[in-house]
Amino acid sequence: MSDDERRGGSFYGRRKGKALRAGRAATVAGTLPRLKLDVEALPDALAELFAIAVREVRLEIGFGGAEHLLHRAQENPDIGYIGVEPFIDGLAKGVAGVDALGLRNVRLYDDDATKLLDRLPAGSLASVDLLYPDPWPKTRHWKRRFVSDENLARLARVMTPGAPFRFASDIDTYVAWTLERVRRSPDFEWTAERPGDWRAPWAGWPGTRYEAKAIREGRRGTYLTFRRL
Ligand SMILES: C[S@@+](CC[C@H](N)C(=O)[O-])C[C@H]1O[C@@H](n2cnc3c(N)ncnc32)[C@H](O)[C@@H]1O
Repeated sequence: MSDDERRGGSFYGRRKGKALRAGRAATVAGTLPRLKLDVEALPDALAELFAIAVREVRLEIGFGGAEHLLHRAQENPDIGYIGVEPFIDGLAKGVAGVDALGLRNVRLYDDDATKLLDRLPAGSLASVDLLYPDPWPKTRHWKRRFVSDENLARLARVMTPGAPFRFASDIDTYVAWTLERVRRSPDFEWTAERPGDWRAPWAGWPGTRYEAKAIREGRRGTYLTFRRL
């Protein structure tokens, strides 16, 4: 059993892949300290995390190659985005993207999202995106999935009433797993009214690297939008 499993964390993947190339490593070393969140010193008003005025703060958990995070941050310069990614190669892409695009409305966290969720002020997030979380398709690994009763309760605590929680997956058993847990949660409801609501991605959807791979391999995404009650 890993340390994280013992601590009840939700990160079971790799932290490190191949060594970053020199230029990327230098960008990370130069820019990450300015972007990285210190969970021990979070302000009560999360907007204060950003050097510019933001009207609300959104969270993306496990941003991978940061395609979606960077796209949304560019699209909405007056909204603050917190992106979480413990895998250093993904984190480096996020840092490099923020640097190259000159974004001032993004902050990053490089560890298990549950550690951040437990430190965020109650009711501080206007939305949470969990896009293609690690699927853990083998039955014996299902308990590692990010969506759990405990993590739904963690999300509920930090979201404002009415805030959307968006979830995408290409794995049918994970979609069913998530719907089952949301159905028994007192804090969320599924907003779908017609099949198009879960078959089509959200407006302005840029796609993600993981999704593109899933589509190449013949799978399709399911897009679930839940509302914090
Ligand atoms: C399958 S990838 C998808 C990445 C990206 N969202 C996409 O669609 O391309 C899942 C990502 O979640 C990250 N992850 C896994 N457990 C996590 C946790 N507990 N907290 C934050 N991120 C996590 C992994 O490092 C990985 O990059």
